[in-house]
Amino acid sequence: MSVYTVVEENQLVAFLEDYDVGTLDSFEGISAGIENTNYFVNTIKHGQLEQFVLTIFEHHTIEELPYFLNIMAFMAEHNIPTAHPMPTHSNGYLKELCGKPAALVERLVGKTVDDPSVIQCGVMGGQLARFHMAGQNYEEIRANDRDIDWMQATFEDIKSHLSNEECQIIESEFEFQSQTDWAHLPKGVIHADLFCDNAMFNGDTLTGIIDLYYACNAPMLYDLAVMVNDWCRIHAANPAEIEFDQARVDAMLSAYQTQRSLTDTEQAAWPAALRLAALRFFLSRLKDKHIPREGEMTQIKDPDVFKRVLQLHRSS
Ligand SMILES: Nc1ncnc2c1ncn2[C@@H]1O[C@H](COP(=O)(O)OP(=O)(O)OP(=O)(O)O)[C@@H](O)[C@H]1O
Ligand SMILES: N[C@@H](CCO)C(=O)O
Repeated sequence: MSVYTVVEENQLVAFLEDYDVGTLDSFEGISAGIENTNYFVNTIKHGQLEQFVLTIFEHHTIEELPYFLNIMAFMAEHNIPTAHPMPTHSNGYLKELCGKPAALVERLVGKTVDDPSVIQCGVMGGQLARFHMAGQNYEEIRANDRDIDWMQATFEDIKSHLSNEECQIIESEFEFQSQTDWAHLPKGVIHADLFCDNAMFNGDTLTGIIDLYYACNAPMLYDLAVMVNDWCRIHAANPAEIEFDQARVDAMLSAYQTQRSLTDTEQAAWPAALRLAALRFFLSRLKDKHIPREGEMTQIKDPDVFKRVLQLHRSS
């Protein structure tokens, strides 16, 4: 259950008055998702049903949100499948609701996929390359707040909770990563969290990429590695049995390169990128497990999945 902030009908009616979306028809809390409160909101405009998603941001400050909402609008306007935020009459895409920042975005059709097909991996590879190319013209800059410095600080915070084996893998991976020259890889706007649960499909058509709230400027190769690590592994109940599906990896990489060729430097850094992407989510999941944020994280995601992914990449 992820409705942390309960919205009353009269509050929503007043909120919607600042949008050109017609009048409230119905609304319903969305149970999926962990970070934010989300509602499906239906309105009637000129006799037609219109459908939106209302997000109430539980952690972000009002100052940092325009960057993300502007990217969503920018990408949608550049024909990258994303949900366009709805403009208010008064102040860009952002408003306050129940004392917290909130935004109304288009509701996408389709649903997230649990076990993506080779075709869907190809679609994602191509669309991520298009996202990266479009982002080259996006002017706002945001640093990656989940970079190697964050990983090292997080490790210091949690290492007293970790096993010797976990500490040893992580320390040895930091040592390996310190030898990679990330500064010379091509950078741009990256999604940074494009897991299967952040893309909506209708059959084999990507209807939209969601949850752009880790987007930042960073090496584009890293974004591709984050995606391969989630979309191209065969999801096994026992993390120790996870393997990669080479057909999905090939489909994703070749579709990406149909749109944007990887440079020689990127190709050389690919194994390190896969490892860095695995390390980032291994650490964030370990942190959520050992130092859970109070009152939330109803679904802790298993860190062992990314321990296994990291081990697979370290041994290949
Ligand atoms: N624009 C949209 N159109 C249709 N459905 C959406 C849209 N945005 C979100 N959803 C639905 O709401 C669910 C929760 O959204 P989301 O994953 O963004 O939650 P969150 O709590 O903000 O983030 P996270 O799960 O990463 O913590 C999604 O799984 C999806 O089903
Ligand atoms: N996609 C992340 C959670 C949100 O950042 C994970 O699966 O660990």
